[in-house]
Amino acid sequence: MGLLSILRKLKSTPDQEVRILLLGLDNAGKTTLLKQLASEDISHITPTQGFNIKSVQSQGFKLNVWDIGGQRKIRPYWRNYFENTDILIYVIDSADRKRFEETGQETLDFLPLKSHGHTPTAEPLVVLGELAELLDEEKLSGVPVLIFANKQDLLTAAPASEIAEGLNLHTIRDRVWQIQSCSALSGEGVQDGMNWVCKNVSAKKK
Ligand SMILES: Nc1nc2c(ncn2[C@@H]2O[C@H](COP(=O)(O)OP(=O)(O)OP(=O)(O)O)[C@@H](O)[C@H]2O)c(=O)[nH]1
Ligand SMILES: [Mg+2]
Repeated sequence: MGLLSILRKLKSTPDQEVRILLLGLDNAGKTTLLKQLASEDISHITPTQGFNIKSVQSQGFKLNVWDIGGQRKIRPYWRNYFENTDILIYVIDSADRKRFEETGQETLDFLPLKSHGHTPTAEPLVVLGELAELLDEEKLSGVPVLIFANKQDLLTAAPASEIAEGLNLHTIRDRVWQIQSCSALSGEGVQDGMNWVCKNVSAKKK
């Protein structure tokens, strides 16, 4: 093949672009996951104040991954990134049980603090609430969702099955979904999750 025909061939089969939105609470491990995907150094990551975007080539796709800061004061801006999302990835710190487990009556004591703009140390079921709101968003309707049960390298991490039950994932019927255990730190499970992403992009876009 001559150079020109090679160039033409390359040009005729560009990677299909996929817009992936990476959401989850502060400290969940989104940026660590993003850098792990891009094979970058993960040893000096600070909380994200705005957003990061990286493009990763995978299985004939150009995955444009948007990582948005998850701090409480930044969450209202998530909505600005919903448009044209192909896949939603929601990252959970599986060891941060106080944010997704029902711990009983005493957690109600923390609720009044919220109205004073104070960050309570416990946010009972905040993950459940945030995820439910996301799945209700019109701009994200039908968008496949992958939940990463991250930080599985920690001994205190809840297993994915427990998280799935706590979040009532089995009640999701309006889209395909998957929960995947992983450690963004070691990389374990990350590729399995991305394989699911590529499989479900093809189902939707091709
Ligand atoms: N043990 C362990 N720690 C992790 C893992 N993933 C991330 N971390 C740590 O968790 C902390 C928060 O990680 P980030 O990637 O900054 O979390 P984030 O979700 O981007 O946080 P925001 O930018 O504030 O929304 C860092 O100290 C990471 O090293 C993991 O799989 N295992
Ligand atoms: Mg971050």
